[in-house]
This record gives sequence, C-alpha cells and structure tokens, in this order.
Amino acid sequence: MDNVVKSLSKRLAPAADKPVDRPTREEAEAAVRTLIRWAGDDPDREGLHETPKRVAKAFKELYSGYKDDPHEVLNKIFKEVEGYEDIVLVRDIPFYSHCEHHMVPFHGVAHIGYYPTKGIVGLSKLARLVEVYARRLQTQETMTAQIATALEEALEPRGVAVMIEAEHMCMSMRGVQKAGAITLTSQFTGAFKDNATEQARFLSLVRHGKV
Ligand SMILES: Nc1nc2c(ncn2[C@@H]2O[C@H](COP(=O)(O)OP(=O)(O)OP(=O)(O)O)[C@@H](O)[C@H]2O)c(=O)[nH]1
Ligand SMILES: [Zn+2]
Repeated sequence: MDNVVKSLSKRLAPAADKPVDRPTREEAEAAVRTLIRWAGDDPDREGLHETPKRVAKAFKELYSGYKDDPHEVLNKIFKEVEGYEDIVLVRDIPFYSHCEHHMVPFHGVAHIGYYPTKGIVGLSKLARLVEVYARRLQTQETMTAQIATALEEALEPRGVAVMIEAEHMCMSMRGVQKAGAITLTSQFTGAFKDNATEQARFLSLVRHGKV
C-alpha cells in the first residue's frame, strides 16, 4: 500500500484512531445489566432477562458502520455518461445515528450533490455512504464532513455539497428539552466552496426540486 492510499484509508477509517479492544459478548451483556441497575431496575426480572442479549445484538446493527468501508461503497464508478457533467443530487436520505456525547439518537435527512468529472456512482451508494457514517457514534458536523470527504476522494468531482438536517434526542427528551429544534450542517467543496450562486442552486434544488 503506498503512502497516499495509506493516508486516505486513515482519514476514512473508523472514527477511533487506535484499534479498538472489543469486549466479548458476555462482557457487553454484563455492561447492559449494570446499566439496567443504574437505571433503577432489576435485570433478573422476567421482562428484562433477555434484554442484555437483545441490546448487544441491536448494537451490532446500530453501530454496524464501524465494519463498513466507504471505499468499498464507492468503488464502482460508471464512466459512460455521454458527457453528463451537471449536478447529481439525492435529497431527503433518511438516517438514524447516535450522538457521541450521550449515545442518544439523532435522526433526520441528508442531501448530497456533486458535479461529476471522471464518472458517477450508483445512486444507492450515496445512501449507503450515509449509512456507513450514521451507524457510528457521531457528531452531525463530523458526519457531514466525512460524507463530503469520501465523495471527494473517490470521485474527484468538480464539487461536492452535503447538507444534513437532524433532530437530536439529547436536546429533545433530556437536557435543554427543546423538542423540534432542527440542526443544519453543510459542507461544500470545489465548485460549491465560497460560491454563493452554486450553494443557492444546491439549496434551491433541495428545498424545491428546482432552481
Ligand atoms: N456540535 C454538536 N453538539 C452535539 C451533537 N450532538 C449532541 N451535541 C451536544 O453536545 C453537548 C454536550 O455538552 P456537555 O455540556 O458536555 O453535556 P451535557 O451536560 O449533557 O449538556 P446538555 O445537553 O446541555 O445537558 C450538548 O450541548 C449537546 O447538545 C452534535 O452532533 N454536534
Ligand atoms: Zn447528545
């Protein structure tokens, strides 16, 4: 692996820089039992008896993004597009993630646009890319940047625009308790960066489906 590929892999690798010392399933289940007791309940009562097992299993699904590789998601590029080089935009991609501060869900939609140069990716791959990063412990800002960087590196497009709109349960059902407050984040590269007209076009397509 040459240095360029190595540094690229590092940037797109799971959020943890060091290899993670994963516990055994038994240890994970014991931790859930402890949290049930911390919540004030009895992990041995009938209704909760199998809960640690279910939670450990659910974690595999909710945090499956750590085992997924964004390179693989974006590795098939279609070059035959008859010279198409205008914007490709998928909007309203729904996602569920968990904030890294409280491990409480945040959910919403992602909008992704890019101007192709060397080719296009299958549209579903844009949604898969969102999944890779959503199914990790996240901040909305990091997730937005990671999606833009992955596309930038895989497609070398003329520009990438990513916008995420989400509600954070840690702000709705606890803490400041502002249900319905929506956080917007965006990351623009290339033709979109520092270009108000391009950004306005992207936003208009996201909001109205037309310019
Ligand atoms: N910037 C950013 N903040 C987030 C995100 N998800 C959750 N947070 C915030 O993370 C912050 C953590 O703040 P702390 O003061 O360390 O924790 P806390 O005492 O639980 O904060 P409160 O939520 O205000 O009760 C809170 O302000 C959350 O709203 C995110 O995706 N991006
Ligand atoms: Zn939070």
